[in-house]
Amino acid sequence: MVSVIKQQELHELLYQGARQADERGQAILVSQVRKVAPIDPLSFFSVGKKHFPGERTYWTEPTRETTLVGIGSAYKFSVDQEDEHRFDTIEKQWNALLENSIVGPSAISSGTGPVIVGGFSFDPFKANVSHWEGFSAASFLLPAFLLTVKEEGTWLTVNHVTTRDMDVKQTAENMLNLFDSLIEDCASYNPSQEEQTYSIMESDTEAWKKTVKEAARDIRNGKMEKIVLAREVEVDSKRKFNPGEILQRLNSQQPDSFLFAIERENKCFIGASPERLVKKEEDKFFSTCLAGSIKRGKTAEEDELLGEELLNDEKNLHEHQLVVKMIRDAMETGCDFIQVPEEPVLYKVRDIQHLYTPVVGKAKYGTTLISMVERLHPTPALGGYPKDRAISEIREREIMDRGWYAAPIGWIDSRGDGEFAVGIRSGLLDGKKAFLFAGCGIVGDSDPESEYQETRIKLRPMLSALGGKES
Ligand SMILES: C=C(O[C@H]1C=CC=C(C(=O)O)[C@@H]1O)C(=O)O
Repeated sequence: MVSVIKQQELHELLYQGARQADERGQAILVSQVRKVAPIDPLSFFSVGKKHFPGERTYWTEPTRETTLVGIGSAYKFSVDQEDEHRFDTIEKQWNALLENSIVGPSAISSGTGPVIVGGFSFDPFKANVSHWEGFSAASFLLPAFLLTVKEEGTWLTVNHVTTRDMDVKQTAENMLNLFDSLIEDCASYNPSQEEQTYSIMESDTEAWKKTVKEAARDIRNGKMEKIVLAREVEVDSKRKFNPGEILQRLNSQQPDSFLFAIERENKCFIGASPERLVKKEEDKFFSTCLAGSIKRGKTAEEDELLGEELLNDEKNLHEHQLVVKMIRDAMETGCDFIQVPEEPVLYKVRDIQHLYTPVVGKAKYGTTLISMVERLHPTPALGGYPKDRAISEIREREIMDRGWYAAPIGWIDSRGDGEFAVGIRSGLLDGKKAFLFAGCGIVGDSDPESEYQETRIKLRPMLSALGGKES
């Protein structure tokens, strides 16, 4: 098979990389990009398991205009828990690598060439429980092979960090062989959907409702204005969960959501989130306020009535307005001007509808995507209001460790463009176990039972994507 990556060109780039590594006395990133014939991103993710188990990433947004699939890892960036400068640390590490990089021709489209994909934990100061091991305060991979699928075309990038004494010829050959094998496997890949049977353990539901009741009382007493409280359910299955199969289902069942899958060794954080944290495209920032929820109707009429009810419900509007206020303030600190509609509209996904207000801003010179992620995380749709108070209250009140749930998950390219969603409607797969998460915004007049029912609706997307049925 003739490789779509030109052997001569890759060889030349690696050779330059090794020479510069020798001159500068440090490793040099080499990145080669090619526009190629269409490749199915879900198949690419699935076949990547053979050569790179535990090092795959998948990311796409609701319009499916940009899909990124990372296979293998050319470089790892990570920050330990309790690092209060984790956003800055990642940004510095990434810029340092880019300063020592050689990018071949054709890396002209955003999301191609050197791109890192990964995320942050919700709270770096919460004690980690064992099932989140491997998902640190911040962790990003520069994939060895990156597939970028956009409306305008499909690109493949190969990345390698060269050192002075590497065997250039052998490395180029190995990379191209792996690459050809991925493409060949993709062409013959048949997605399977094996039957799954599982049991769900919903422990401490009464304790969770009690926490909601106490939080609502404290809010009425002026301790804070809003807090998002989440809970975790454990799902045990007869056979190992397969991230590739689950992504296939999420892709067909949740067409209006971001989809993500981030593997760390034998675990995978996966989900279908309806909520963007922030996107940067050239000098524009885009964020969304998504908070306030009601179920979908069984008929079109009922659905419309429920939507009307939500648009006029004072408790939900208050919950939503706190999010708008905070996002507006945070965006203003990094933008020359911003646009925020006066009133929310509805955002409907398969199982639930939300109040939605998009926010657009023109970036001030020098405001980076990661600095905007830091300003926004967590918005009151995931944390509460005021922000710092809510984070410390969540740390104390929630029995679970959120890990990467409700935290920023996304990508950044070498131009500084990229996008982060918040990791909700998500779960952590760990062999035959899955831990699923759902939370609700609590205000003074929140009712514990209705909030509990809302978490059940928010668990549905992941439960149905796990496939099969409850035993
Ligand atoms: C925290 C979650 O949802 C947030 C996003 C949209 C609506 C929400 C709400 O109405 O409470 C939550 O703020 C979750 O799904 O786990």
